[in-house]
Amino acid sequence: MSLFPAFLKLKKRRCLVVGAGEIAWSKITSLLDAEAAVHVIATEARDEVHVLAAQGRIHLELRAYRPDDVAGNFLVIAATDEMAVNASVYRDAEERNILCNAVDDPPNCDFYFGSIVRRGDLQVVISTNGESPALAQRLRREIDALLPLDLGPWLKDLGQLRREVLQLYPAGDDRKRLLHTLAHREVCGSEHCPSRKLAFAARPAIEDQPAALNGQR
Ligand SMILES: C[C@@]1(CC(=O)O)C2=NC(=C\c3[nH]c(c(CCC(=O)O)c3CC(=O)O)Cc3[nH]c(c(CC(=O)O)c3CCC(=O)O)/C=C3\N/C(=C\2)[C@@H](CCC(=O)O)[C@]3(C)CC(=O)O)/[C@H]1CCC(=O)O
Ligand SMILES: NC(=O)c1ccc[n+]([C@@H]2O[C@H](COP(=O)([O-])OP(=O)(O)OC[C@H]3O[C@@H](n4cnc5c(N)ncnc54)[C@H](O)[C@@H]3O)[C@@H](O)[C@H]2O)c1
Repeated sequence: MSLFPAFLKLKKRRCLVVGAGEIAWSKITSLLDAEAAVHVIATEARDEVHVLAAQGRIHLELRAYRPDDVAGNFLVIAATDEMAVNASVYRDAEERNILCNAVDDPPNCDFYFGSIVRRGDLQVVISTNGESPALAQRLRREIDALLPLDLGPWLKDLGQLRREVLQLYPAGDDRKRLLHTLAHREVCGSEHCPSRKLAFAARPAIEDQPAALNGQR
């Protein structure tokens, strides 16, 4: 069975993490990166988790997990050090059709975490479908060493330039070719950026411009 690859928008979605130790911490921070509304339930929490709670960035309840805790969540992560607790979190979520990952426990996962190389909005995520997390980690290191460190800011500028091109040029092969050309070039935010000049050199006449907004590829 192959896994369905997708990137979730979790902004403001209520997500529950059960457990507040080392593994839970890494899940909590990646949920916060996605601007999820993070709720944490754990009998004890490491200091960093207390700090996030004191800053109002997460909602923390220091107590043992109860079956009803999963209700109302979009996503649940079971990251306690008790396999049996993680498994019951999964069962409770499954009953309510809520997606759940019980860490390191494939039968009790609706989705797996990947190994991630990140540069701003660019994420290269590696999954081996659970066959070898060690291989996923090795490939992460190798890809990380290959990708320039400034890809994040470059991608921001490229994205801005692309939006401008989409507004100005009608959909079609010429626009597509231009966007592929730009993806190979240095791009910066400056109005004097050579790529920006290249992009606007062939700007269509004003009367052609409404066609640019017709949404075709
Ligand atoms: C990618 C990463 C993301 C993350 O965890 O956030 C991740 N595991 C990572 C590391 C890692 N995990 C393990 C080792 C020891 C070496 C080894 O066992 O190979 C190492 C490497 C190390 O730590 O050295 C042990 C392990 N992992 C799982 C089992 C259970 C089993 O296989 O049955 C066991 C045995 C436990 C035991 O010993 O009993 C299961 C899962 N681990 C997954 C994800 C999912 C599938 C990912 C995939 O598609 O490959 C899946 C299925 C479920 C899930 O948890 O989502 C993260 C990379 C972080 C990074 O990039 O550095
Ligand atoms: N730490 C690692 O490097 C590592 C690596 C791979 C796998 N794991 C696995 O991941 C799991 C979590 O590891 P960890 O290091 O984060 O553990 P941890 O001991 O640091 O944290 C466990 C957390 O679970 C909470 N907890 C336990 N029972 C609970 C309950 N009934 N209700 C609510 N909260 C409860 C504890 O209060 C604590 O916050 C373990 O199964 C571990 O084997 C850990």
